[in-house]
Amino acid sequence: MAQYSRVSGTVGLITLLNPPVNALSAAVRQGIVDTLDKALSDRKVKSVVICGHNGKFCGGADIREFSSPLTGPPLIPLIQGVESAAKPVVAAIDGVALGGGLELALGCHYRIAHSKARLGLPEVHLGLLPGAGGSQRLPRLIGVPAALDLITTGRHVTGAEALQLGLVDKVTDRNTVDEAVKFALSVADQPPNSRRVSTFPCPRHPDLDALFEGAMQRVRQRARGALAPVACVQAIRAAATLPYAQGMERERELMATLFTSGQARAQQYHFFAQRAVGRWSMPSGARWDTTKPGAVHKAMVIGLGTMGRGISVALVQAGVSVVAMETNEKQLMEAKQAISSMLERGAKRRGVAPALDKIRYSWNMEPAADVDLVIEAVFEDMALKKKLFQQLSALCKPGTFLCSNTSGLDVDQLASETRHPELVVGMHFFAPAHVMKLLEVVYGSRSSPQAVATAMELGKRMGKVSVAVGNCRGFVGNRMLKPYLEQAFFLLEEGTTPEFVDQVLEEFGFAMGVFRMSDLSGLDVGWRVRKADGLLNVSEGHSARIRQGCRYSPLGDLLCEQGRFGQKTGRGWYQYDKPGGRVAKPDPWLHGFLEKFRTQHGLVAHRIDHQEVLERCLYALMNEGFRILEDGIAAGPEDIDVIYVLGYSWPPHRGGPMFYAGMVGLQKVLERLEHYHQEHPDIPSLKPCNLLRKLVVNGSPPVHKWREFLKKPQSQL
Ligand SMILES: CCCCCC/C=C/CC(=O)SCCNC(=O)CCNC(=O)[C@H](O)C(C)(C)COP(=O)(O)OP(=O)(O)OC[C@H]1O[C@@H](n2cnc3c(N)ncnc32)[C@H](O)[C@@H]1OP(=O)(O)O
Repeated sequence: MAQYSRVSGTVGLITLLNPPVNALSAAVRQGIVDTLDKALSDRKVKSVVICGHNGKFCGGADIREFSSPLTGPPLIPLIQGVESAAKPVVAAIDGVALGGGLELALGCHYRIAHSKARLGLPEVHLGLLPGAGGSQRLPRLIGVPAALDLITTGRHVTGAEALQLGLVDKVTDRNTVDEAVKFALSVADQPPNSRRVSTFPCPRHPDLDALFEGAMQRVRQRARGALAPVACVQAIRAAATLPYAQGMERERELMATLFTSGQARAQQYHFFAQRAVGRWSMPSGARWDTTKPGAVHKAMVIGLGTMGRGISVALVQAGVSVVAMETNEKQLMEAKQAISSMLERGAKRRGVAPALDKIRYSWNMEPAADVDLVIEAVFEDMALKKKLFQQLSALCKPGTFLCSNTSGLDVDQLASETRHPELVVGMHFFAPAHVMKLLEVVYGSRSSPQAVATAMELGKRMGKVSVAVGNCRGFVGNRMLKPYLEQAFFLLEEGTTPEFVDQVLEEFGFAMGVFRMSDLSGLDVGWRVRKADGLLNVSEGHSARIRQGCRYSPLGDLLCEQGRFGQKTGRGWYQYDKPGGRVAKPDPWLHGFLEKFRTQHGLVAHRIDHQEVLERCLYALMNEGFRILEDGIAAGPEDIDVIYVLGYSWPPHRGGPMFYAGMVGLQKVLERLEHYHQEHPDIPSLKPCNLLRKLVVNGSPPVHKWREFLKKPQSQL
């Protein structure tokens, strides 16, 4: 679908028409071929403008078409056809020019962009590279270093930055299409020969080897095990070192490998999963499209530790007026300073003025009377939170939403302290809260659909991907983390080391293995929770390694008793050169401690291999994911996968734990869990859950069909 008209007498105007983002579907590509043909064969037409309908140039290839065989004209020759046109072709870039959309613009002879348009080659996030000539044209136009940056990060640039990079010829704050038409009129007589980017020599660089080596190292470190960023660097290297035709051949080969890789499928699944979670529903039948969120103009954040500060910043940046509250005056002053500098840094990055006037500070609760929504981010202590909710309920004006940033406490208990439990929801942010993209919105048994809609909408305004989940211990993310951590501890007891477990998990793609992560976040966090749960009281005559009839590992508790809290104390599962040190080194003390522990408990160390570490940690985590689906805590596997990729550094090229279970094969996951459960009958988290069995019995359907096997929510509407 592309519309054609002649404007200003001699300009052929081609408008891509495929809402919402004018993706290059087969019909759009056919439309471009047909309309370009029309424009080039019309003698009255002297130049051509390509634009997109409804203020959006083009969001790239139609990702939904990637899973079926190609139909319609392929993109590479289409763009070649635009570039080789004898009449000047101008791209009028409004809204977005991404992926194949920007590649189409690179095939045009001139590019005019709105200053606020967003341009980029984000294919790397879909497990691909810019495979319609983008990897070959972009370095020729803006140079190798800038092309490496844009293509390997997939970041978007504004029209204004694009002009500085030399990616566009002109920016405007006016109507882009009108400006492009004027421009097309002005260049109508100039033959476009010298404007064909594919004919440009790639700008020289003094040390290409060092440049590419550095780039390769960076991408390998940033996304361990991901194929696409590596292929992007290889394709750009081809652009820098080979003639265009050979570079295109290399681009094609690399793209073919990526296109058929499981990684591309996983990342494309993740793209759509991120959008699917916005279409939330509750067991009551309430849904995203039938529930109106409440208005939030003014919010209060209570507790200004790391989380409260990040949440305040994120709210201010979303345009919400904030009252930030902390009872201790010294801490309040420190928080004020920290928040101001975070706001200033953020504003500088975005090239805007810091909205310092949007936030005020209070050491008492009185301002709560006048806000639309409160987020408490105090210490993770139920008694403290309950008291706060009682006070808030008495203080706030009718209709104020009360939210808790708890990472796993019972939202229903908090709600029961208030006069209006329907206004209470969990808003579980991830640290640092102004940076991390994930928000778990937790509905309790009495949360109203409007409270959920309000928190979801507020999350969106804050630039988060919000996922609505049910109320249970640890919600989705932390509930699944428990069996994963547990397995890691058990593996240490049985004979391995933190270094080996971490190495296996990092090779899988996690940014950090479980023990390095535990050292970073602090071993004392879990210790406090276990203490509060009464797990540290070993009654006489009971084994230190059993709680409530199940296997329990006291290793974490024993380290905490020694004051080994991780990085902050300079000792944890590893040793650091000083408290607060960052570089983890294996600790001989810990190895000795593990040996003593095994002897003391009659455990004989055995050799644990790579496969066992991976399967026991990951399959236990996935098994809990199936239980979460079975319990209706998450509405579908996409919710779990988005939470894990965005909140728990699950590698995006593996889609998420539930998608990965499908990739491994549900039958295999089931068999391995059965095997490990037989070996360890005292570990309930290894017992395969019923939903997994049910899916296997039903032929292991693909992940997008799993919802058909879940209990239907009971509609009360
Ligand atoms: C050997 C083969 C050679 C092939 C060569 C060609 C290869 C080309 C590579 C590509 O072009 S890959 C695509 C590159 N483009 C992107 O990655 C952009 C993806 N889209 C976005 O980032 C965003 O959607 C947006 C364009 C910035 C708009 O964001 P906004 O927040 O405004 O809206 P969304 O909710 O994200 O999207 C609305 C709606 O549109 C769907 N959609 C968006 N982009 C595409 C697309 N490229 N293809 C298909 N569908 C797309 C999105 O899924 C939403 O719909 P939904 O129903 O809610 O899911």
